[in-house]
Amino acid sequence: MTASHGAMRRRAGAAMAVADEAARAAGFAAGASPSFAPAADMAFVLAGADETLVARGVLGCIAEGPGSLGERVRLLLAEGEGPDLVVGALPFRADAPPHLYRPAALSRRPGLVDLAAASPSPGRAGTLRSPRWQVAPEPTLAAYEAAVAGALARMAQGGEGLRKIVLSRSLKITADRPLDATALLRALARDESVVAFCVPLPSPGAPRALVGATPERLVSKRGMAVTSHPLAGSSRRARDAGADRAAAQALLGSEKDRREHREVVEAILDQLAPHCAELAAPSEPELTSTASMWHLGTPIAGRLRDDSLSALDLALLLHPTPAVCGTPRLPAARAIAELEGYERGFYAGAVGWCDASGDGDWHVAIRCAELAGREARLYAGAGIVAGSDPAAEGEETSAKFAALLTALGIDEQGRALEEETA
Ligand SMILES: C=C(O[C@H]1C=CC=C(C(=O)O)[C@@H]1O)C(=O)O
Repeated sequence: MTASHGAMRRRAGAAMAVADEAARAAGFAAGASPSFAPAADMAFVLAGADETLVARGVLGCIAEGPGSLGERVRLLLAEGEGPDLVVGALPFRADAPPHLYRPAALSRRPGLVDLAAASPSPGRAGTLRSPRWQVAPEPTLAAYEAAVAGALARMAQGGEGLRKIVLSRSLKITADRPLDATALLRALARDESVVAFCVPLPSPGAPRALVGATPERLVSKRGMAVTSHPLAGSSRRARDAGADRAAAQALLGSEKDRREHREVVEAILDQLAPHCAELAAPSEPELTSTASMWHLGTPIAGRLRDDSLSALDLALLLHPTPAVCGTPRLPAARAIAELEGYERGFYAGAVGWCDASGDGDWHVAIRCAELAGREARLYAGAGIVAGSDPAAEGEETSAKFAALLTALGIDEQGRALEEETA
């Protein structure tokens, strides 16, 4: 059984283009005082095959304070005129503050819209070209492989019942001119199998943005219908058609990858079950692909028992799934903090929106980079289970960097790629 997104698409189409001119004119002055202001030309964008959502400006931010996050969202949406939704990002760590705000203007159109028209700065054709790039792996590939070996040793000891730990590494990339988030977003959106996203982030200095192209849906809610599409288990795609098919079949037949995948599906079903009157997922994973990767995926669909949980509540319930953290969740999160050695920030969190009726979409924030000035920090992770091989997991993270590196027009050493891109 697969979830049908047809009805969602129709509703999104009807709800399109809510660009409120009054709110646009009022800009940052309207509503609650914002605690952050994105660069004037930077919008929140979610662009995928179902819908292109572009949100500009800030009417108010969800601040720290009493009450649950859901209550604070409801209060903000009840204030004054403006789009009736919040957009933003949830960080990987549950104890770090989410970044959610009510935009001043909103446009929603069905399907993947040409971002040259929908993007924040159509007049300023941004570039990703840089004559020189520096790429610094942090940690090095060797240190990452040692961390994977450390994760395998922890799981083999059997303490805390650890069965899966998702370990990531990052690449710090420096161009010789400021990087254009919009140009990167456009390049990423060429792959129609992903949801390309740009989230302006709070920043005391130069504008920061989280830009990426995720293939994984954490959760969607439309009325009482809830869907999720977890991915786990991966293989790099091959240029040659025969080799590509062989890579896909090998992934589908891999006991290790199926086990790694099953951890995610079971965790999501376990979390959703108490809240659902109906809930179903196929017993076998399916192959799903992006331009550069094969994954194992499982479509999950359910009907909620009641309307008390919003899409944001559901995202907070499910996040972090074992696709980005591990099982059991808390010991896996502790192992990640100890073995990775850096803060993930919004990488492996979630990006999305939630409206006043509780409907919304949240996507897992993977295949992404944090951009600030001339620097981009790229992230890629891999699920480690008994039977994982450190070198193979390192190569898997390299394969996952490919989407962003190709969009930037470089390889993992910072050498310019010959064609397409940027
Ligand atoms: C954590 C990432 O991918 C997750 C999603 C799909 C497949 C995954 C895997 O096969 O390990 C990861 O769980 C990432 O891309 O950084």
